[in-house]
Amino acid sequence: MTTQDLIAQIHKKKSFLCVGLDTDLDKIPTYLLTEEDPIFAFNKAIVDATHKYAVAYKPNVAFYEAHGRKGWKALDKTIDYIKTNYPEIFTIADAKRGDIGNTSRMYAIAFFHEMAFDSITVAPYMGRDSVEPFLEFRDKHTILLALTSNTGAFDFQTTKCDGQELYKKVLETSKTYKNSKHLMYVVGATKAEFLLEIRKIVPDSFLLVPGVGAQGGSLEEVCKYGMNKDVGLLVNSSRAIIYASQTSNFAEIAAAKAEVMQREMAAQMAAILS
Ligand SMILES: O=c1ccn([C@@H]2O[C@H](COP(=O)(O)O)[C@@H](O)[C@H]2O)c(=O)[nH]1
Repeated sequence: MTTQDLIAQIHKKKSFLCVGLDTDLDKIPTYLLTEEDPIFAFNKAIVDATHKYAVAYKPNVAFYEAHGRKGWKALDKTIDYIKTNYPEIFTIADAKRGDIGNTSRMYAIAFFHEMAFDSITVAPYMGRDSVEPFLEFRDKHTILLALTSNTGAFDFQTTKCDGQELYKKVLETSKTYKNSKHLMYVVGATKAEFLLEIRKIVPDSFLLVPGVGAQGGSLEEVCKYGMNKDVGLLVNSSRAIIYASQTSNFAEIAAAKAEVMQREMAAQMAAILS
């Protein structure tokens, strides 16, 4: 999917909501556990109920890998289901990969070709040759961790390296990578005030912003400091939407939560972009 397709969808739906599919068998309604593939059954219900309000889905791969072969199958079925039924929706494999070049290339093939994700999250720590193999894929996007939402982000990401905070160095240096136009960045909603500085370095890039909802980040602050002329944001919420209820109408309640977020997003777009 091209960035222009994503922007068009954001304007059409007046939403930049990404629903996180962090599907945990201990948290889904217990009656689903008798299904042949409970993870897929849950995801399908959530996607069918929320797709009107969301422009992206982000399965966190850890929740699938934890179940071995069955988990991978559920992930594959989920991405196939989204691509077949809602092809306009942007998909993100939250996998946080990155390795020496030839290994990164294998990760890219796995997530971009085998599973047809539109994007993948990548850790920048191993540098240029670990990231560029992902950037070779046309109309696919590599979402580099810049400033993450957790408290441990302050251990390294904000420390100074050659007089510059490491997250800023990641942003600056990554702009020199081959095919850097395919880059997006992760910035935690819990660190919204940093977005002002981040936008000075990457004014036009899309930012994936997790941390609204269960982690307490503010959507309003994220929009105030991070929205650009194309919106430029994908704000993720996982637990606060998908586990809003564990009753038989869990999907409807998830949709209601997603709709509340979509309305707030529409209001922010109207206020900031007008
Ligand atoms: O900095 C980061 C990077 C990734 N995540 C992931 O996003 C979701 C957030 O889930 P919530 O339930 O909405 O808190 C989850 O998959 C994280 O692994 C992040 O939170 N922060």
